[in-house]
Amino acid sequence: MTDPKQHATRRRLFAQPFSNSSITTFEPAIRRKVDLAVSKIKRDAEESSADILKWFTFMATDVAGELSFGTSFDMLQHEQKTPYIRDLETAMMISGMRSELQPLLKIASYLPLRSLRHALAIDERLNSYGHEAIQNHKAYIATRQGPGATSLFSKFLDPKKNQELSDAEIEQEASNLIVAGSDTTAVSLTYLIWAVLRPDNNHIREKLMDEISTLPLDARGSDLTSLQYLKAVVDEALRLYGAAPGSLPRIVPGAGTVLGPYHIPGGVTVSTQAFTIHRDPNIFRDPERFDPSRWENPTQEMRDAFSPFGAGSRTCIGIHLAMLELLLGTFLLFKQCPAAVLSPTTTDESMEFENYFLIAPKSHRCEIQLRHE
Ligand code: HEM
Repeated sequence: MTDPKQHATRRRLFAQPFSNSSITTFEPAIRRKVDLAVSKIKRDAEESSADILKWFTFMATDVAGELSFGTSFDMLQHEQKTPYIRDLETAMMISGMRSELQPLLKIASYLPLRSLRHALAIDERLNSYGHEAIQNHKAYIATRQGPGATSLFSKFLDPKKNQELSDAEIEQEASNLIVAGSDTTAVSLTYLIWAVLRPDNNHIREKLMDEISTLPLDARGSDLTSLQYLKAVVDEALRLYGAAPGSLPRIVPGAGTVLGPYHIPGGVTVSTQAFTIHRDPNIFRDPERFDPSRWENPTQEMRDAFSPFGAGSRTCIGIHLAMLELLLGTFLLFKQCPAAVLSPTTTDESMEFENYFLIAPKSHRCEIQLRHE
């Protein structure tokens, strides 16, 4: 959505559903997914090794799905991606190519090839899933007794309230949220766990485990915010391994602006990227080092520079949800798998970034196992 007015209206509509207090009402549902992901990781790690990137991807996608459509994809239970998620990923991957090749694809759609026709019907399938899910959710809301949100869109689907968004807009927004909220969270959490488990970061892991041991297994999200070292570990992981560290373009408005010694005319596209700002040695001492203790006493410059969720009017709307998943995921993983170590297949090289706007480990996996005491 490039029009600033349209965007601002949409942000105002979503401000309440994405607020911290609203996300807290979904905590039991989120907790169930995180618990399930961690229990599957523990099971696999006990047997041989667990791919935490896979399980966190299922977890974050199930969370985003349930909060968007009011019903879970249950990828954690079924241990595989649903056809809808596979279609959504393909649609994202080929979106640029499709706009370039539109005339060719139109001709191809008349060819009598079943697999080609199936591939080209991707939009129809995505729309029909989104439509069905939203209609079911709407029917449920219309008949439910008592208050309480069942999804981020409940208030827009409630026939007793003002219909501020059309069903088609909700379907579109819901699938956008699944894309925006799944790999981002999964990749950031995976790098966090990897960074803590690296053998040269043993002192970090021990300090984290000590702090985590002060709370019971059933601690709530609000309890976790009192764990200062856990928060520092999350922030440090987001500084070095936040999933979207690339360029975030903005168009300079009106007559332009002055930035330091430069005048930038209106209409010019400018951008910043967290990757370099988060590694500026003038702001972060020894910037490549994973060192959560730097957040125990941050300078104002560090706070200003820290922008893993972007900045300004288009900053990530899912920040409270993402933070809850990161805190809960880290807490529960180290509680449930205190003997976790990196598998030999997980190396600095396998975890090097692949960067297609979102970063990901180039091996597309991150395996851990349990140390035998
Ligand atoms: C660790 C996890 C996450 C990271 C690192 C992240 C990062 C970002 C970044 C960098 C942006 C662009 C901000 C800008 O242009 O200034 C963004 C936008 C956005 N994010 Fe996230 N995100 C995460 C999780 C989530 C979750 C869980 C959701 C919701 C389910 C979400 C929904 C969105 C949406 C809807 C936008 C577009 C906001 C707008 O244009 O107004 N994100 N995110």
